[in-house]
Amino acid sequence: MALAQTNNPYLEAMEEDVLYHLGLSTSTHDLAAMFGDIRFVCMGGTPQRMENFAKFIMKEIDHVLQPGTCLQDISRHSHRYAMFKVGPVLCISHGMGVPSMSIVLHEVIKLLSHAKARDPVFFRLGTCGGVDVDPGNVVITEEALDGLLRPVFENIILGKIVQRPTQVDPMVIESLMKLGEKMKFTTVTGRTLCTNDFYEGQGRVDGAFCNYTKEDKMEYMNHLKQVGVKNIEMESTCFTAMTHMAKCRSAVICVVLVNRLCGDQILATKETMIEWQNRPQQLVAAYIKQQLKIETQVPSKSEMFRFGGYEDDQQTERT
Ligand SMILES: O=P(O)(O)O[C@@H]1C[C@H](O)[C@@H](CO)O1
Ligand SMILES: O=c1cc[nH]c(=O)[nH]1
Repeated sequence: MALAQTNNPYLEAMEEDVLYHLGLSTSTHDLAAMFGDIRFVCMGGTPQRMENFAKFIMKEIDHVLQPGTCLQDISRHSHRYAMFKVGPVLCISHGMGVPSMSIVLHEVIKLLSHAKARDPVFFRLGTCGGVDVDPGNVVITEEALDGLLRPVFENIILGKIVQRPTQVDPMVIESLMKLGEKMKFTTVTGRTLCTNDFYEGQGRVDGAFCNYTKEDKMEYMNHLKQVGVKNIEMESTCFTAMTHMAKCRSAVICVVLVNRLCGDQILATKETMIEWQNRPQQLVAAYIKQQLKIETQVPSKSEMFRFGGYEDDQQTERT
């Protein structure tokens, strides 16, 4: 099983690594003891959403906190991101947009690498605008595209443009889609447009500035639809490219707040919005439970046979 991979020769020589925005450091915290058992990293825009998810997953996986302890924001001293740990699940807020996502991912990937966490799977539990997809539906990203509809995360490094390919894990997506069939809401897959802005960047006509017409916007939305874009959000290119660089599996699951073919404003009530935001959480919780069950199950002989484990049995079956 693989560890989260960093790729930086300078890290090795550093006496201390301060994970500034997480409020942790290799010299003040025993990262292996604290995070060595992490298997699932769940990220979403707001601290509140991730705290709710931490409470939800605690119930779902029957995790019992150590006596005398309570669920705590591990990164509270940084005042930047919120991070909660529930057994093998790390729940972290990432803020809005690629720069905020990129910072926290650098530190989370280093954290998991320092901790020697085994084969962690990353999920983004987000919200988005739908492209001909109605509010309340959930979109699982098949391919994350930047504003020029390229499957890359572009960054400027030392004054040069550097592109990294975006990549989600097809197996994780397939499992999530299967689990989605059992849910009370609709889940679809498709391409995701990742923009650098919520208003003009997403072709809204309700921002402070707008130098295009409603017709221009609709033409663009229809073009997105034609090329298979199902939703628009603001972090998926960075998330899928950086997790791929770390050789970790990842998936992006977002609930639609507004169908962009019908409007721009988000009009749902707070209660409805909270109910919708729980939907990606339900899918990912079902995935985590399924994985943990598979790992703790002692395989039956027939299962071992299916996976080619019992050579002798195979012979016996054949004769
Ligand atoms: O995870 P969240 O709900 O923050 O994702 C989307 C993309 C932006 O961060 C934000 C814009 O409202 O919502
Ligand atoms: O339209 C939307 C809704 C949520 N998040 C976005 O980035 N866009």
